[in-house]
Amino acid sequence: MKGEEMDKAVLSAKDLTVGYADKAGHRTVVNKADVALMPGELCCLLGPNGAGKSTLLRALAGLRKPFGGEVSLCGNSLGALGPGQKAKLLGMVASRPEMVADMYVDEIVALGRSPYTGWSGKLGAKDYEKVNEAMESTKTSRFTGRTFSSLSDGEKQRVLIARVLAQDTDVILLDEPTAHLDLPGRAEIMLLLKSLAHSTGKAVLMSTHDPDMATQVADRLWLMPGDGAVLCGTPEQLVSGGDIAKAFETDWLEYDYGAGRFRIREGYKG
Ligand SMILES: Nc1ncnc2c1ncn2[C@@H]1O[C@H](COP(=O)(O)OP(=O)(O)OP(=O)(O)O)[C@@H](O)[C@H]1O
Repeated sequence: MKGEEMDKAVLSAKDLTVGYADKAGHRTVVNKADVALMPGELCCLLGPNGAGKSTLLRALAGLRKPFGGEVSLCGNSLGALGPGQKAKLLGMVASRPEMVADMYVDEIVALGRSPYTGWSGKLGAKDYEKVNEAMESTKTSRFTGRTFSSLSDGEKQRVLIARVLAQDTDVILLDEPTAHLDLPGRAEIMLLLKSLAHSTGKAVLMSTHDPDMATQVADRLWLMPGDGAVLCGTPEQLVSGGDIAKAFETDWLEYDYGAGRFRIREGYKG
């Protein structure tokens, strides 16, 4: 990515190296990655199991200290921002949300305002406005008065997206928001995120295990093939360059360039 494009990025990393050091040794999962997330785009983070998607998202959110490199958030070095400042710039929807099962939907969305409400947690007029806006745009107002645990998986994802929208940050990261959803549900959530990114100018980065859907819906892709690299480009670039195929093809699965999706290899018997 060129320097001027990097300047426009709301979230970027240079030479980012992230991994784990424990009793099993020192393992690098993300190796010297250069990435940039632009305002108003939906970017999908793809890669096989264990490639390092969650690790990268956590490092970009400041939840995992990198071995090396720099993360920049809205022009600030991520490490220099306090938790309160960071929470006004970046919101994250984790893959396993903390226990909110017994809370009411509107209470959960209101939690998104906590960076602004101080210790009392009391919402002011502007907070109510943001909560209402977030619930309108995610079509979750109809769940007011229902508990989180009473919702379907797709409805739960909408509520978590509403909460992060209420947080009103320039950058939104989501770790597998379409896990557990059926095909129409996956498409619905991804199209919702794309339309929110386009209409609000927020930058949205989500990880997914669905390359077929990601190549159709995302504005840009970050692909982790599993060797520590992060390849960035438009879906067209990463498909036509063969990177998507290489990352996911197996003895039994191949990329069908005509259909633009993966399929079982002809004649594969197992
Ligand atoms: N807390 C941890 N301590 C040690 N190693 C970890 C930890 N979390 C993840 N790893 C390892 O880091 C590598 C990348 O894991 P990560 O969860 O980031 O991959 P992923 O692409 O999100 O995987 P998946 O698609 O299966 O969710 C894996 O080899 C995993 O075993």
